[in-house]
Amino acid sequence: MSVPADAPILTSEAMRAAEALCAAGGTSLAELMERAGAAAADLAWRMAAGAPVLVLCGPGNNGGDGYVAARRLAERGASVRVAALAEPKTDLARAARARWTGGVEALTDEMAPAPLIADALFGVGLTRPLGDELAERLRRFAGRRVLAVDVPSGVDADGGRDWTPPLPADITLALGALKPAHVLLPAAPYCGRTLLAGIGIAADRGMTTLPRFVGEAPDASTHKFSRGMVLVRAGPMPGAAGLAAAAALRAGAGYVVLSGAARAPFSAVIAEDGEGYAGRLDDARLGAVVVGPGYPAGAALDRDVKAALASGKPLVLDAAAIASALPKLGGMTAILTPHEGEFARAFPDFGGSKIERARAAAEQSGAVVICKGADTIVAAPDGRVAAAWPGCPWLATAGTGDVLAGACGAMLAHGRDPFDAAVAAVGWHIVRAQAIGPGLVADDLIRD
Ligand SMILES: NC(=O)C1=CN([C@@H]2O[C@H](COP(=O)(O)OP(=O)(O)OC[C@H]3O[C@@H](n4cnc5c(N)ncnc54)[C@H](O)[C@@H]3O)[C@@H](O)[C@H]2O)[C@@H](O)CC1
Ligand SMILES: Nc1ncnc2c1ncn2[C@@H]1O[C@H](COP(=O)(O)OP(=O)(O)O)[C@@H](O)[C@H]1O
Ligand SMILES: [K+]
Repeated sequence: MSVPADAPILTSEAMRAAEALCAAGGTSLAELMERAGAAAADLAWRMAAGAPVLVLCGPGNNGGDGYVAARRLAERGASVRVAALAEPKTDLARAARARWTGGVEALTDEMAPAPLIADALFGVGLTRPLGDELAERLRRFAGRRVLAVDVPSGVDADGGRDWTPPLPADITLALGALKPAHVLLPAAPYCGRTLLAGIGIAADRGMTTLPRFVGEAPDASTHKFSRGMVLVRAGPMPGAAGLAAAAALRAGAGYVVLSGAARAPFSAVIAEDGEGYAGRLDDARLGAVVVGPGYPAGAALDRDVKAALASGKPLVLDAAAIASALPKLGGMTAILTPHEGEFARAFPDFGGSKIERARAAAEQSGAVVICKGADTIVAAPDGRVAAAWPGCPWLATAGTGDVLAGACGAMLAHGRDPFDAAVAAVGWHIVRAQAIGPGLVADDLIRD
């Protein structure tokens, strides 16, 4: 499973707007469909490697793409059949159907499959889940190679509803831009490997997949404090704060203090008792404060969070520190790192897709929010979004969130814009996890 790095993501509404802009700029919708179908044909040609292809066409423009793809494949000499669910219902799809000169079979239980199935039944226009009968019919194709045109038919392209498609794709060819479904659970795993066909649409880049992580190397002008100083406040479980502190160093901070812990995982982390916390917060060189790892809700946490807020320093708030700080966050530079449970506690009122919920939380809190999980979303108060699917599933183990919080501290202390800092931290976390792979434990992420 994969998606292209730093690729645009558009909702179906934004997609239609981009399409309309294209049309206003002189590129007709028919031309866009021709490009989409040609891109699908090209990919199907390579996937089929000479074997027969069966194109399944729906009634809308997704089906239109399918008819174009079938024509293009036939022109290249491929063995291609078309099966339709219904007659085309849009002018564009009707025109594409008219130019397909081969036969059109009915999509029935009896029809013969082919080694490659091109699924052009439904795209971003699906308004309700597929019926049971059609779903059952499509399940019969499981085990064949499947190319999904735009999205696997049956998903909610905007990712707000948890419909799962009956026919998982090996490769999904996203048209114009990725859609939320390509990067959100439960649909994303059904897309297989997602590729992007640009088709000439000028997609807004406010929402993208995660860019490739590139670390910044220090140079001759660098010194430890210019790389960023991070203060991690430990609570009753100092091991978690220790992971965060060590991760801050590994992610590039030049100087890391672990306040309130007797021991640190590295000698290079300055571990000290909690008494000096207020003084450390006053240090003009301090670039970021991390509070939350290993620190359950309660009066002590509230007191430490309050002091961190009063310092005016950029903050990374994890776990129970998120809900503790939320009412007083206004105007602060902060990154919040909730997993699903913490998110639901801190922001109980938001609905919609994970992207919509993350955006709403960022807007309401004024902070950058990293909604963790396999489909991690980073959202900024100004609406920017980065989607980290598929991340690295080996991260599903205790303590890795503490490491992420520390990495956020390092990126923030470096003076980056908090959204860019959060995106860099998520990228760093995934790259390190991928380098370790099977058997990963959180401690491995901070070791050499
Ligand atoms: N947006 C763009 O820039 C482009 C879009 N194109 C294609 O157009 C697609 C969107 O086309 P449409 O908006 O026509 O929508 P779709 O082709 O995705 O499907 C809409 C059709 O399905 C019917 N329908 C919806 N839910 C149904 C259900 N559960 N069971 C049975 N029928 C159902 C609707 O009544 C309608 O006829 C994209 O996914 C893409 O494949 C391409 O042609 C090229 C450019
Ligand atoms: N299945 C998964 N695939 C990819 N990443 C995952 C998966 N499950 C969890 N993660 C990542 O692992 C980390 C876990 O964080 P968290 O739940 O806070 O753990 P902890 O509190 O034990 O440190 C997060 O960065 C999350 O995005
Ligand atoms: K489709």
